[in-house]
Amino acid sequence: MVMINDSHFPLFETKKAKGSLIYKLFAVSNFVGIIFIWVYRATHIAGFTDGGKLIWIGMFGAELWFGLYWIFTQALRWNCVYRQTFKNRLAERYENDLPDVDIFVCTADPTIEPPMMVINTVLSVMAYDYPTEKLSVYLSDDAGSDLTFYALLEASYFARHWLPYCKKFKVEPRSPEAYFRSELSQLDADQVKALASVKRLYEDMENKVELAKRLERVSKSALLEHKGFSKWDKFSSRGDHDTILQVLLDGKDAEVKDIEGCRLPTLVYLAREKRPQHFHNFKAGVMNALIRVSSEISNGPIILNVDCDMYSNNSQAIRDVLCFFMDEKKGHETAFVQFPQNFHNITKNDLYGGTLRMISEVEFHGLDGYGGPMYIGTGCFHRRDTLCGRKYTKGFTIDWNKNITRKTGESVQELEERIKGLASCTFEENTQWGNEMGLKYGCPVEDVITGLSIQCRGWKSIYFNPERKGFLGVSATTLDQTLVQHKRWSEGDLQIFLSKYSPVWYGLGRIHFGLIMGYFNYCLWSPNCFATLYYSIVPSLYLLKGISLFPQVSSLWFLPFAYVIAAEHIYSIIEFLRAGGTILSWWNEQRMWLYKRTSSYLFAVMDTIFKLMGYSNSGFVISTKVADQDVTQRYEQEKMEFGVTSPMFIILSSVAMINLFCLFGILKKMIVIGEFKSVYETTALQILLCGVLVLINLPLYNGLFFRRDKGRMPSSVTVKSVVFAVSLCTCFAFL
Ligand SMILES: O=c1ccn([C@@H]2O[C@H](COP(=O)(O)OP(=O)(O)O[C@H]3O[C@H](CO)[C@@H](O)[C@H](O)[C@H]3O)[C@@H](O)[C@H]2O)c(=O)[nH]1
Ligand SMILES: [Mn+2]
Repeated sequence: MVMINDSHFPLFETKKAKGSLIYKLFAVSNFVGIIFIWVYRATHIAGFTDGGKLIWIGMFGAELWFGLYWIFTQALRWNCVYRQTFKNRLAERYENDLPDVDIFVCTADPTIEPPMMVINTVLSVMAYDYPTEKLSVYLSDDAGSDLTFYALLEASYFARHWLPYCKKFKVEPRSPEAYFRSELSQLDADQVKALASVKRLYEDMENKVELAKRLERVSKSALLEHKGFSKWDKFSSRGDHDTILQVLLDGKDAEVKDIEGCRLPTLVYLAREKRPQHFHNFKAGVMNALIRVSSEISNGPIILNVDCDMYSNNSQAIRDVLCFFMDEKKGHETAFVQFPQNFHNITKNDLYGGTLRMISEVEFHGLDGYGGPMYIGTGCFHRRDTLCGRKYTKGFTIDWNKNITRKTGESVQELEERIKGLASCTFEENTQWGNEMGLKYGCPVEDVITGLSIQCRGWKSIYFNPERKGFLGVSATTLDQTLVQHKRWSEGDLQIFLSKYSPVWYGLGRIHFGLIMGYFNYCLWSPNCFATLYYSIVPSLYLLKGISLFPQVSSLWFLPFAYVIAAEHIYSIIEFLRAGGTILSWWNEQRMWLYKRTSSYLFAVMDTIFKLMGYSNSGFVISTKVADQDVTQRYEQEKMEFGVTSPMFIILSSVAMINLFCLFGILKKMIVIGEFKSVYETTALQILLCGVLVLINLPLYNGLFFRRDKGRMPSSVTVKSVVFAVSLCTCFAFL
């Protein structure tokens, strides 16, 4: 008899994108076009007055930047790869030797991150299809809120019913709220009954938590029932309190069981110590405290981190990820597996481009082809030892089952007391934490800089984007929130570019050159503001003066401009539609492209400069995950939400108004004065640019002048931007 040994079959497979030759031909043709544009600018500078020369050089500078940036974007498209896993092989070979997995959920503010949302995320990750005694879930609460603790306590009771329900009926998704919201059809009688009962328990829990939230305190009976609340006795404020560490469920205890008698995962609540005189380093500080505390409780060799709004949407995700880590041939190279950030509250035409569609569906696959995606925080599985600073060494194999052994005879309370110092403010003094160990401090995107340094230590990462999304979170529902979030991201990425860990000097020679170029795309997001602002203001203003900044329609030099503009836009639409978007959402995405570049990025650059000069410290503005009812309603109707007086809006409105005036000016000239033909002949491209800018800003004009609801543009912004635009245009037309 022949024994079939299939252990040489890999646990995962990597495929290259199809049609890459066609793409490369297209890219080359586009590049030729770009070169012609550069040549045109370089050779046509003469014939202007001195002021005119400067404007011309500005155009050249902008086009040089756009062209170079376009080259960087090629790194994200040249070599896309797609991953597939074989979970059945994993089960055949390793079902009894699966490693422990520690899951970190972070929350920081019970008002903008409601406790019900947080515990839904917690429950969804507790319910992974994975041996429960090998799972540990840690909730870090940076607000140290007893309300969040109360909700988690209630969740620990509800889990006893929820986990068996999920497993028995194999349901998806396993966040109760999302599951109840989904369409549930074709259930058999058995399940209908079970569903009704589990739903009733959920609602009981929800009522209790909501009541406590309304009353702003936990009920007396609950306080008495659980000794854990006594840890709040000495609590003075969110920024000044002792470590609160509570093991709510101890998975190592065989007595901790669900209603069917099966073991439960470990569940831990942690509020790290906070003191006014100690800086807490935001989420990076949280993660490092969690790494240390968990190392004494469960010490799982695999760590998953999710933000509190990102529930697990795919109960198989851990098994998928283990296919990458445990693959006999390649597994030892992989430091982390990043899932895309997907969202459950995106409307049909994605007004704010919150899907991040091109990033998730194209660009990260491109990075993956050159050594792996960036680490972007939530939805990422890490090897614990790598995250703690271990270098990559060829041939090193890890013992996945080296479990932690608890001190014999130590009770859970004794354990809590013994290790709570690991989350104290002073623990990291004179250590490498935040530097060579754990997540790096000092950057608003702690994740990206940490991931880069891991890759520079020789590790690979993997981008996994399965059909059924791994995680779903809450995307920003207002324009202001979107712009603020992008400001933080682009600012952080720029700071990395300028830091010691810059992909340029730190990455060179350590990671693939394609990956360095890939990083450029994100690190250089914010400097895009200059070229974009220039391009969206100056050519329009020169229309008013009747001065042409582009080649005439009849000139041969017109061709490269026409080709690059047409080719890039057609390509971008096709790429977008293929990634599952709609035409209208593409159009909305173009608008957000403009808005981010002219506002978020500008402020990011300015703040970075201030920071370099030592004037300011970049913070971390936590994204709101809830909205008022009327805001939500407008979001669902895809009406752009302004509402607040943000300085970013003044810029957006001013640019929009300038273009509107310029377009009026030129139309008047063409129609009233009748210079149609000559104006068209000399300034067709400028009119096109100005016209498109007006067209894309239609929702903004609506918000400035016509809307009456609360989401309209505040009148102070309207006044300021109109005054500014009028004065600029008058100066320009008459001086
Ligand atoms: O002092 C803090 C600040 C934030 N958080 C938590 O960090 C997470 C991310 O914050 P959020 O405001 O939602 O930021 P996003 O911009 O949505 O997050 C993305 O970008 C961040 C880097 O800017 C990463 O840390 C995140 O993982 C990634 O999802 C949330 O769970 C917060 O509760 C803390 O625990 N402590
Ligand atoms: Mn978030």
